[in-house]
Amino acid sequence: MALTTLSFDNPEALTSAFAEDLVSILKTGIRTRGRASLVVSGGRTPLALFKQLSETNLEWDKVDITLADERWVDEDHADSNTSLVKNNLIKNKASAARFVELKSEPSDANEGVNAAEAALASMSQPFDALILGMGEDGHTASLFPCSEQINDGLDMSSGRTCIAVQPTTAPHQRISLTLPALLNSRNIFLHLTGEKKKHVLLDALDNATEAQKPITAVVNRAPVTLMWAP
Ligand SMILES: O=C1O[C@H](COP(=O)(O)O)[C@@H](O)[C@H](O)[C@H]1O
Repeated sequence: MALTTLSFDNPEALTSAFAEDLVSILKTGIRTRGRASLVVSGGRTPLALFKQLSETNLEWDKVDITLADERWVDEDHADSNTSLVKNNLIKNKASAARFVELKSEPSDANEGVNAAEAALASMSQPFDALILGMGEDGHTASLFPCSEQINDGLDMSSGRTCIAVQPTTAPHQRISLTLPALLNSRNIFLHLTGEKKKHVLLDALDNATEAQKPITAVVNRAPVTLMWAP
């Protein structure tokens, strides 16, 4: 396990240092490979980071952005991660970035998996940067410990990059990158705020199986930088 923890005094300091790191990584991707790829998470934690990034100078027209997971809801739904990214990240200076959507038309996420995998395949991989979040149940992306699909999502030899997931302890059917797809990243960050989530993470790493706390499956397999503030 290789977890590097960067702790900041407050969320503002975390946001500013994190945005700087990400821009530097994306610039390297653009300089080296012509385009850069960024995978972000949804939920509430990344909001301030998205806003800061959106106001940062970068050749955004050379950046592809996607989500680590999406709730299978329409874009005008309050829980849509797609609208969260469009309204907070892909705007201002970052409005020229290309957004690669996981969500498509079918009413069942299982029917949208192939289209999501095809969309993802259009991005430069390994991804330059992956920003993961974590729920208090230890889920990351939408790899939910409560779901019937958890072992398929964690299967390193499935050959799949996306999976449909039905959580039982959280709303909405989801689509998620699988563990091997998440790990196909040059730089993996875990973005957490608050004592409670830090405790959940450290406890999970000591005491839980990967299916019980899926975030551990990432940390067990790749170098991860924890970006944390109280
Ligand atoms: O449902 C989700 O939850 C996690 C954590 O969200 P947060 O609001 O506690 O930051 C998020 O990383 C994931 O993308 C999202 O779909």
